[in-house]
Amino acid sequence: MALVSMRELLDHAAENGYGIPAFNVNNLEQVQAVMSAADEVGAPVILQASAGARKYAGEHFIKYLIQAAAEAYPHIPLVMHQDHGTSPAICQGALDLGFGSVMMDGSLREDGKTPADFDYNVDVTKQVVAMAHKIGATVEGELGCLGSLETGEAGEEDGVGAVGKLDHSQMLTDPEEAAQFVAATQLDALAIAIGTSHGAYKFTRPPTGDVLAISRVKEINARIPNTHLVMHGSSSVPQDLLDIINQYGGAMKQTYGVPVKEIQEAIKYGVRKINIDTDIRMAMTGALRKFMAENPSKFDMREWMKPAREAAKAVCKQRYLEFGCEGQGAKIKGIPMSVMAEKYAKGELAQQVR
Ligand SMILES: O=C(CO)COP(=O)(O)O
Ligand SMILES: O=C[C@H](O)COP(=O)(O)O
Ligand SMILES: [Zn+2]
Ligand SMILES: [Zn+2]
Repeated sequence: MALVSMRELLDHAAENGYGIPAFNVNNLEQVQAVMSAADEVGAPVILQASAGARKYAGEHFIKYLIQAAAEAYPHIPLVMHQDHGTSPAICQGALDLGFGSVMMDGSLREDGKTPADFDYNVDVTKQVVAMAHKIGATVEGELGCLGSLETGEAGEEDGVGAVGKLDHSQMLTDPEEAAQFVAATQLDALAIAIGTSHGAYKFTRPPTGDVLAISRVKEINARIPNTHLVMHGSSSVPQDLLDIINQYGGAMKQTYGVPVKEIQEAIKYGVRKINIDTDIRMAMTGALRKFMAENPSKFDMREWMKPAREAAKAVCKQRYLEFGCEGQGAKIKGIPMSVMAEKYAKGELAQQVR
């Protein structure tokens, strides 16, 4: 199957009550890990590339790595998604490159650091919806800033996110604003702020409802029932991965991520796309540290990349199963982008707001 529309995948997930992990990829081994995990369980795939990934690998490498995945696994419905676009121009660049889905993160200004106001966010997101829907591509937007409800810190650990202190109202998406935002922009998927943050250091203790507001998901979903919700910063930061890293010379502090059971609860209330990057980074780092420690004389990169790729694959496979993706890939038709464009033009994919 060629690259498919993210809207088609998320619509299918909504109709059938499951969620799809969206994995960040930067290199060959990560792309292979995700695809081989999906293949083993029959899952549909969302591969996403951040600006950091495009910078690290180069945009042509990212594009062709993902297209290679589509050719190598022609039976798997695959979405090529741009993560955290900071301007309409960047989103247009991704669409021109062949991405079938883009995120316009207008919760922040173009610097990717300064919280933006509602009107700015509506304006840039609307521009991206116009350019994307015209060619049948999907748009994800974001309302509210990711950050820690424990500390008020906006956490810019990996270069994507607001900087400094935020107040609670900025870090929790308001259901009424979400309804207005969706009505005004007519985007396909909305990333919401509920206390998650990017990177490994999300919570200092296993999160409870005061710092991870899953209840917000229900309130938002009640207002915009057919808009697909997206959870960013949704790595679970498994303790066993942390232990392997530290056992083999790493020095990561104790930390907690988003428990899978909380994500499963959120999936019941409209969360369809779950962004995961950190868990793959940790899995690969731990496997690599272990291999290097146990094999100090080895120097063939294929030998040390293999266990890292296997460890990444294991995490991906586990999330596909936990989020209910097993066997769903084969049920996706693969609607051509031109047909999606017609559907948008006819208003068939319009959002309902209550
Ligand atoms: O949200 C993410 C990418 O957009 C990744 O989140 P994590 O850092 O929790 O993996
Ligand atoms: O959105 C955040 C992702 O984890 C991407 O991180 P990155 O900017 O380091 O590639
Ligand atoms: Zn954001
Ligand atoms: Zn993110």
